Formats: sequence, C-alpha cells, structure tokens
Amino acid sequence: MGGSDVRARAVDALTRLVRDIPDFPEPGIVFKDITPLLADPAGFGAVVEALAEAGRDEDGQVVVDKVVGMEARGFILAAPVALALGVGFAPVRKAGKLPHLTHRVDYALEYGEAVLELHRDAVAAGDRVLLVDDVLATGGTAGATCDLVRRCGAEPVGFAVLMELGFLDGRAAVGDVPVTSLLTV
Ligand SMILES: O=P(O)(O)OC[C@H]1O[C@H](OP(=O)(O)OP(=O)(O)O)[C@H](O)[C@@H]1O
Ligand SMILES: Nc1ncnc2[nH]cnc12
Repeated sequence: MGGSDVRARAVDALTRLVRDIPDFPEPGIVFKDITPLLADPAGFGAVVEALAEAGRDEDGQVVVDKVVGMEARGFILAAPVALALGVGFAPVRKAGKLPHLTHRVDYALEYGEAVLELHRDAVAAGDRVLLVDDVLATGGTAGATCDLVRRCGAEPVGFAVLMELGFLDGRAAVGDVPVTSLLTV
C-alpha cells in the first residue's frame, strides 16, 4: 500500500474513532479521547502504520535508531511503532517512576505542569530518535522530551503524533524537529 493510502486510512480512523470529552480534566478543556480508536484493531493498526512512516525515508528505509514514547498514551502508540520499524523503544516517564539514573526536565502542558525523566542509557550518543505521542497541544511534553534526548547526546529527528491542536502553537516548542501530524483539529 502506498504512503498516501496508509495516511488516508489513518485519518479516516481518527475522524471516526476519537471522541471529544468537554471539560475534562478541567473546565474549558476539550479532551481528545483515543480509547475508541485503541479498541478498534483495524483503526489502531492503521494509525500505527501511518506514524511509523515518519521513521522511514522515501524509499521505505528505516532512518531512526530508537523510538521514544511519552507516558502514558505515548507508550501505547510508540511501542508498536518501534516494532514496526524494527528498532528499540524507550519510555519517557513522569517523575519518580524510572529506577535507574535519569535526566530530568520540568515542563508545562495544556492542563498543568510536571517533570519528565529518561534513563541516561536509554538512547546512545549519536542515536537518531523518533518521538511518538497521541496529542500535540502546547508542545510542553514534546519540547521537554527533545531536551531529554539531547541530554543523552542523541538527536531528535522527528515527532510523530496522531493529532495536533491547531489553535495552540505546539510546533514552536519543538523548534526545527520535523512534526508529522496525521490530523489537525
Ligand atoms: O503538548 P502538551 O500541552 O504537552 O500536551 C500533550 C500531552 O498531554 C497528554 O499527556 P498527559 O500528560 O495528559 O498524560 P497521559 O498520557 O498520562 O494522560 C498527551 O498524551 C501528550 O503527552
Ligand atoms: N485536549 C487534549 N486532549 C487530550 N490530550 C491532551 N493533552 C493536552 N491537551 C489534550
């Protein structure tokens, strides 16, 4: 199947299977709930395939060494993307969850602030790293993850996300790291 077909199937699944939950987790936020998408194997498979395209070049060659996913929804998408690309997966977690030596970054997101961590040995110096998550909102999470990857001496070479909230300038937070967003809402 060609790249545009893969993407079209993913966009169709996102349009049908992501629901809006108003005022969650706080008043004024419209929460993008991906659980119906995850419950649909064809839709879930379609979006994983489309996200994985961000880790390949035009000839279909894999051009990344590692996939990083952000807790918690990012894990669900990033792990199968890593397997699809045949590379390893590394988790970025909220504070206090990773057991070995970590790098830490404070960050803000659409509804709060927190600390993210990455094991210092999770990615190697010089690795080319693809970030994967479900939603790009303010970009706080993605920006902090780029910082963590760089602190390991590795290079964030792409950020693949299901949905981008277009009214927030999330792309600014990741600077010149290319963003692949399957849907802008
Ligand atoms: O662009 P931002 O403003 O940073 O927001 C995007 C982040 O917010 C959500 O995660 P959340 O921290 O709510 O964690 P969860 O996946 O555990 O629900 C989402 O999964 C992204 O990681
Ligand atoms: N509106 C939203 N829906 C789901 N996840 C989010 N993360 C940040 N903003 C979000």
